[in-house]
Amino acid sequence: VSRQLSSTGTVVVTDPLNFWGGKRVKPREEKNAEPVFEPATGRVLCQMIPCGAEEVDEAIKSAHTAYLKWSKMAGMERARVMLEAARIIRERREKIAKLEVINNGKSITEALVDIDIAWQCIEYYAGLAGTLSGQHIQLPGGTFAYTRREPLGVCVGIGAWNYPFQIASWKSAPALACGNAMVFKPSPMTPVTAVILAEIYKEAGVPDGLFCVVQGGAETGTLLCHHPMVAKVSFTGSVPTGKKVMEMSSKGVKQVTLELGGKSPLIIFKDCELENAVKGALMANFLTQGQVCCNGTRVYVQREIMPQFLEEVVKRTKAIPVGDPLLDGTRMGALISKPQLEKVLGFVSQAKKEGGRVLCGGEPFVPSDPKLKGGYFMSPCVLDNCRDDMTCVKEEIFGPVMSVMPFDTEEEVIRRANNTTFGLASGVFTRDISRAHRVAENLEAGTCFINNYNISPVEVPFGGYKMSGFGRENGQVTIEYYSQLKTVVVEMGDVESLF
Ligand SMILES: NC(=O)c1ccc[n+]([C@@H]2O[C@H](COP(=O)([O-])OP(=O)(O)OC[C@H]3O[C@@H](n4cnc5c(N)ncnc54)[C@H](O)[C@@H]3O)[C@@H](O)[C@H]2O)c1
Ligand SMILES: C[N+](C)(C)CCCC=O
Repeated sequence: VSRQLSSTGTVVVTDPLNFWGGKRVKPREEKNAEPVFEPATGRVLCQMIPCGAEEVDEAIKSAHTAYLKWSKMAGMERARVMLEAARIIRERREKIAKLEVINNGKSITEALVDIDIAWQCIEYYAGLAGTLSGQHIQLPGGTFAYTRREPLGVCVGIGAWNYPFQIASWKSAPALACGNAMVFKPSPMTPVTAVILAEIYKEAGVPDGLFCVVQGGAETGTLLCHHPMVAKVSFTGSVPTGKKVMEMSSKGVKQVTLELGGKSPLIIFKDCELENAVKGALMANFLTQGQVCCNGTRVYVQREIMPQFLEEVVKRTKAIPVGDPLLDGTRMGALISKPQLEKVLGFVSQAKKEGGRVLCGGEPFVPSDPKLKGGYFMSPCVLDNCRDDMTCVKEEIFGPVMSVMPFDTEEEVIRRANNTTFGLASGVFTRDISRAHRVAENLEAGTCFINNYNISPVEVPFGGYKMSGFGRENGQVTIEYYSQLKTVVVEMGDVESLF
């Protein structure tokens, strides 16, 4: 995308979006093509043409060939290639971020952060690649054993549409660092940027086929999960699809990582630093138009500070600049699709019927720029008067809607916060250090943010409890989810046979 072409409403993507064998691959047949829309304009950006069984097989075989070479390289050799890939991404961050915005609808300010997190992730795992090692275990009589940390083989990554490039990086970086190959399937709604990552890995020097991209939806995903040459599936998406992925993978006893949805609680105590708590609540609800798995959408505020909290949170929410996501001043772009916009607006109507009060937003938003008239925009919404039994408080909305509820005591709010089948994230704002750690210990979630929300350095593990999934992404621990341990036992004496 050249600079002059990369403004909202101008880009059309026609290059093939599949990648294996070290190059972009044209779809075998164009039937079942689906239009992909630019969320900010509603215009068709490209066609997503799903891969069938033969194409999936070709991609997986290409990945396997690359795996045979890559897995034999030393960790330090792999690290060098990965560092080069990270460098190229850093160099092209603006171009990649722009394409991400055009395909996804989020603001350029956020997309640049996403791309930075992506290269940081690759850099981080490059750093770990040279540290992978086993253990030496001394046994009686000079006999000993050692363990080897080995790759799994060809791993599959299946991504959601909210962080397309970042998800591809969060999955491929630890996979490649451990010596695996990966075949990645982006969401059919955001097919455009994963192939750029594939090109960059190739340019950095990975063997042809090491990181492949196949386009498609549920059918292509199913083919990937069932393929006998696949050793592991790492999935990011909704709970219902995650269950299917786990079921399909179980047939081949494949390892699985599931990064699923959430309905996370954010607890604000009266002794908090209120301005930070308000800023935290906005960060917990409005990034990427609220389409974030770990968002803290159930905001529990201690009754005594509710009026001040609401006044400030509403004031700041009304001031969020919504509009052209490629403009530097914009802080909220367009939702991913028309059906998603309608679904989110439906949650707001339902909340009103169930007794919720809309303090601001919750309506379709039409920017003044004529080219954005067909975009999927809405005004960010704060709902007051919410109860735990309301639909907006129980279900994942995946849109810019914050539900606020009062609470009185710590014991009560922890019980209410944990009363959900999800467990992805949580947050607490308080100046009481003991309370902060006590609450963090008692919340049933994979992450607890104390006095902040939604920061995600790549050094820190990320993943869910309960139905929000299992396995982790980021952090050192993820090495364990992309490798296996072999034990080698070495006899130094004679065999003492029982027979
Ligand atoms: N925990 C996380 O890290 C995280 C991150 C982003 C999104 N999410 C969750 O993802 C959801 C939104 O994303 P979505 O709408 O893309 O989710 P989704 O479950 O509809 O789709 C996710 C991916 O799965 C693929 N897929 C669909 N059916 C499949 C099947 N039968 N077999 C294999 N693959 C299949 C899709 O094509 C897509 O690539 C939300 O629930 C959100 O919370 C979680
Ligand atoms: C980078 N965030 C904001 C932590 C989001 C992670 C991916 C979840 O949807």
